[in-house]
Amino acid sequence: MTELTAQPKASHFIDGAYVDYASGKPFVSLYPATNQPIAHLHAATDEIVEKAIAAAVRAQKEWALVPQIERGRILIEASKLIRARNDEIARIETLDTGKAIQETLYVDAVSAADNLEYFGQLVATMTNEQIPVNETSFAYTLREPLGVVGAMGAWNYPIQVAAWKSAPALAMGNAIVYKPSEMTPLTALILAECLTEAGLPAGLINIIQGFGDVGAKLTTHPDIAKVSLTGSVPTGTKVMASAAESLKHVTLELGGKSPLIVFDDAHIENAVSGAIMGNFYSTGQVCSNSTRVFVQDAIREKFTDRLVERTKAIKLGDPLDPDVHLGPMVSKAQLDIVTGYIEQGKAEGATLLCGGDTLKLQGFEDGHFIKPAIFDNVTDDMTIAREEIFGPVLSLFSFSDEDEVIARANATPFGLAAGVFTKDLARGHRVVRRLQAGTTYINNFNLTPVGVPFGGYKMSGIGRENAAHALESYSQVKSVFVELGDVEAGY
Ligand SMILES: NC(=O)c1ccc[n+]([C@@H]2O[C@H](COP(=O)([O-])OP(=O)(O)OC[C@H]3O[C@@H](n4cnc5c(N)ncnc54)[C@H](O)[C@@H]3O)[C@@H](O)[C@H]2O)c1
Repeated sequence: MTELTAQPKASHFIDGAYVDYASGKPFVSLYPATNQPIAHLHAATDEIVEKAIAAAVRAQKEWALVPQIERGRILIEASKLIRARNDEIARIETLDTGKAIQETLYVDAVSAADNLEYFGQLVATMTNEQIPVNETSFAYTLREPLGVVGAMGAWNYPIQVAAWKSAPALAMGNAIVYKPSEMTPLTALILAECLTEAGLPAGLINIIQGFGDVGAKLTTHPDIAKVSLTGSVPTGTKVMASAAESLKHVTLELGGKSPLIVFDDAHIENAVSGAIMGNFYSTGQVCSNSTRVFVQDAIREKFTDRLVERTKAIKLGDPLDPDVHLGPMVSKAQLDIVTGYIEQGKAEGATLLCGGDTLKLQGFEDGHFIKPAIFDNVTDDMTIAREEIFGPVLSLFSFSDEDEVIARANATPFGLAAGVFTKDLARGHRVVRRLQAGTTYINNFNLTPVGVPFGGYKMSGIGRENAAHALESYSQVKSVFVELGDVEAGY
């Protein structure tokens, strides 16, 4: 196989330009299909972190005064540049994450571009409130930026996560210092490149590389006003605790263990599609995945047979082959976590219906491939039913009545997403209202259009990304009271 590379011009993007400092800890980005390095980078030193934050502080002051429509125009321009580079970004995203090119060509850069376009348009239309108080006085509100945002991303959707944070933050007049996951450091740099080429003044988007310790510096720095994390619950608790020391604003997009409830009147083929897309897309590395699939007794056998049949037909292999559905897991470490859970599922008495075995594919012997797994006879107390696995492992549960399944679906500390398949729409609406999750679906699963708020209940997160909610979360409201009459004083 020819050597694949995706080496960026330098590790970091600070103050409008690529920079590298060889003194930072070196690390590599590995192509998960071959375990070969595709890029060599350096983690940010303290000096780099300080430079990035200083550039952001300086640039943000002027940016906050730029009219909304002009800020929006730059984001919209950047969205066009990202779309023009879609295929290049898709290839790098596939090399960095191992996700199949048939996904990255249509989702990752597209979602980033949609986000920039949407917030570019939305911010131009944003108005404030005017509140009558009495005959001679009124108040109005100003929605102002917070300042500099420090953000850290997960490895499963690198450019998407970077854009979902940068676009609303920049639209509202903030600057951002973003640290991608050390596993997938590459495409956030392209986002910064496109924004800069679109006319974003230097210093407003800064990308710094590194591990958790670099992210931790952003959570304590006195010049950072807000911290936004997409990552796991354990990291989220650390980030929030650290940010609390200086009462920074926080947005946390964390993990899940989402339920999908399939009632016996459901369109079975659609429900199977929902379960497959909600478990195996991106090789199961999706935060909102419906890893607990509850199927009502009467259709249990029919649903399970079809689910297994279609899952066995999923094609694993070379992620750059457009016919391949699933690539490898992102890393050996993540593969080991997933195989560990599969062994635990078997040991605790669940029945493995298919998959779960790792694969040594010809030409990709060192890749982290695993066949999508389906467990049956899973009980609510098993480890695989309770903990986030973050891999292609689906657990099947049976249920008989609505109240019972809602209680079981809610019996988790997570609350990211939940879904219901039923032809009875009254039931669909009734059930989702009782499900404790931030994003719910009736007769579909795992769609995240930019106009719909996305985020978690309970331990799955705080705050919302996408939609107008994101603009609110990157801003603060100032009330201005105006008196037109005389001021009375009683003494
Ligand atoms: N809710 C969502 O929108 C969403 C989306 C994608 C992934 N996720 C979650 O992300 C997790 C997988 O991603 P991951 O393994 O990269 O998560 P992770 O928590 O290990 O890391 C996330 C980011 O936080 C950084 N980090 C680690 N320790 C830190 C610290 N102490 N302070 C500041 N930053 C720190 C990491 O370097 C990385 O950039 C899963 O739990 C998944 O559910 C959530």
